[in-house]
Amino acid sequence: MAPSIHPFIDNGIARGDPNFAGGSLHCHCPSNQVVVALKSNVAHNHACGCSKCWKPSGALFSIVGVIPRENLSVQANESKLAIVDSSAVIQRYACRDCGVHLFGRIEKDHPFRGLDFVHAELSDQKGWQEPQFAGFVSSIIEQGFNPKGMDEVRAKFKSAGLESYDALSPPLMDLIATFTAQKAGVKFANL
Ligand SMILES: N[C@@H](CCC(=O)N[C@@H](CS)C(=O)NCC(=O)O)C(=O)O
Ligand SMILES: [Zn+2]
Ligand SMILES: [Zn+2]
Repeated sequence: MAPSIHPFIDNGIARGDPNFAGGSLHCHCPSNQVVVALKSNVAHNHACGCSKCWKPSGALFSIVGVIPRENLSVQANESKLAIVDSSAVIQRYACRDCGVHLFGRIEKDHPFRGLDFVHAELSDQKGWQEPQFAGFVSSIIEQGFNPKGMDEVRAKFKSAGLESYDALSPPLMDLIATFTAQKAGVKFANL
């Protein structure tokens, strides 16, 4: 049987609504759920194969997007949240009881500081931006995926209309490199 990339990609990608204004996310606890309100849609939504991003059970990839941190607020059961790995760049806040990651936040100086990382699938609403690309694809091997199956994984993304990258998409990698260059005082050559 073909591996499950993620239920939102395996069964065909549902387009988001460009006018969607946000909604709420909740964890998987049967009661006393952690609830997070998002005041806008997500951007740069993508499949991530890294070992750190939360994935639903049985899925090889996470689907994660970003939202300005001022558009995110915890509405209920905040006391159940704990940082998964405080040494990581992205501080991922997970529910202690069910393990779901409600949001990830960058506090250190970083090109993505000010953006929170969220999983729109934790919402019951429809209209969230659909995944735009697949990142950190080769990272699934580090979690035990057989390297021989990688062609099939990349072919699945292709047939869903998504490009596969082994880091982030070129525009996001350019943004990171621009930030790094500017911090180092690099002067860009004229074209
Ligand atoms: N190969 C590594 C890649 C981890 C990684 O660099 N993840 C990316 C995409 S989420 C990142 O930006 N991580 C920053 C962080 O986790 O703090 C893994 O799978 O653990
Ligand atoms: Zn929970
Ligand atoms: Zn990731």
